Amino acid sequence: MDHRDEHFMQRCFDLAWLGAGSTSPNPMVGAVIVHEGRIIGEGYHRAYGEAHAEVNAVKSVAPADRSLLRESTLYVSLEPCNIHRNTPPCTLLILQEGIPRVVVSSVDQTPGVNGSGLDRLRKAGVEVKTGVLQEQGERLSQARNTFVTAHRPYIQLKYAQSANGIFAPEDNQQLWLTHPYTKRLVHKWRSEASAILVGANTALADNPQLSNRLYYGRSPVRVLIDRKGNLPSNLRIFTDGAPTLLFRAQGLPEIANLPETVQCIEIPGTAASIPFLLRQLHDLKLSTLMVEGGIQTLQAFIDQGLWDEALVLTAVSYLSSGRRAPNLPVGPVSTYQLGSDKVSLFYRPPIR
Ligand SMILES: NC(=O)C1=CN([C@@H]2O[C@H](COP(=O)(O)OP(=O)(O)OC[C@H]3O[C@@H](n4cnc5c(N)ncnc54)[C@H](OP(=O)(O)O)[C@@H]3O)[C@@H](O)[C@H]2O)C=CC1
Ligand SMILES: Nc1c(N[C@@H]2O[C@H](COP(=O)(O)O)[C@@H](O)[C@H]2O)[nH]c(=O)[nH]c1=O
Ligand SMILES: [Zn+2]
Repeated sequence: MDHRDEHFMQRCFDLAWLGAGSTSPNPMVGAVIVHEGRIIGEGYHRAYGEAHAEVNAVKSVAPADRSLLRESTLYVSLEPCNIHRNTPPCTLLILQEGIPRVVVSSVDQTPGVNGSGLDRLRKAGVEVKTGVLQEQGERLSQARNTFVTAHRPYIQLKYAQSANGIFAPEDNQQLWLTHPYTKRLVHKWRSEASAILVGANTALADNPQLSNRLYYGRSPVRVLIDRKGNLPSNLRIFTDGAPTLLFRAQGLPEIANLPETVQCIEIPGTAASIPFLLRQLHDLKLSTLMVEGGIQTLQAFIDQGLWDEALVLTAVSYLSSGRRAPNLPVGPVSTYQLGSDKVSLFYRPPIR
């Protein structure tokens, strides 16, 4: 094991995460260029449609170091692209610059790339090493890979519970359980999601905004399921001027004076609402979806195996009664303390 490769790959990951919230539906990617143990260039994919990490890394090399590119190693968290979309292929740049060695963490599952970028480099005589810190590298492109292979957004379930697993009071009122620090963290997560969904009862009980107002960056597009069309039109989600997608059953009466920011989408009579909704979000290029509740909605995603990770906030308080949190079929992969809350991460077990 060459620990230097791991060391520089870790730097690629750190750079890649700086693009969180602005690259989707592209993956987050970081790159560094190393000459005899010294970093001479580094870059990351900053935003969808803009230059790729490799291009920014090459651009950052000082004029005095440019001649060293022909003796350097390019580390990149994702296989270099080999197709011309918003930008020219990075494989071409690597060959033009004469970079002799490329070290990659994980393969880009995008149709048309999927190993062909590595093949092209190898065929041209570049020394290619892949699979360095692969599991960590795949986390950076998991949303992208889900989007291009399963044709649906990457789904994050997010919810709060009391220390003894209570999710909401019996009477379906809003109950705030978590610490203000975690509220800010949730708003950061929201800034990284393309869309955010709640069920009809939550929209009514909480009248939420579902924005990232305590953080910076984009707020996600709100998504609401109201099959029966019962929700009042004065909810914030309809009136506050930010975009909302409203999924309703076919044939309901039109909602009077609905603002232009609310787009109604009819669920065809025979369609299962969640798969239909996910397909629509995919077609709108919304590549990550945060599902914030309530219980029925979260449990429906879990029961249908339509989730990828769950972010669960456990508060310090015990509640003597109330509705229990949804059942996840696995234990957490990690838990840490934030303020008085515990923040746990779960991954869906692989489907056999
Ligand atoms: N602790 C936490 O983190 C959170 C707590 N809450 C709390 O949860 C409570 C609300 O939860 P809950 O009553 O379970 O309601 P939900 O918010 O989950 O809404 C349920 C409704 O969603 C609609 N729906 C649409 N598609 C589906 C589907 N495939 N499966 C299930 N429902 C679907 C149904 O309405 P229809 O048939 O009309 O379409 C259903 O009645 C509130 O008290 C709220 O404050 C909410 C969010 C987070
Ligand atoms: N009760 C509860 C949460 N509830 C979630 O937050 C939403 C309110 O969003 P907003 O209006 O943007 O502040 C609400 O509809 C529900 O999805 N979240 C938490 O982090 N902790 C909590 O204890
Ligand atoms: Zn590229």
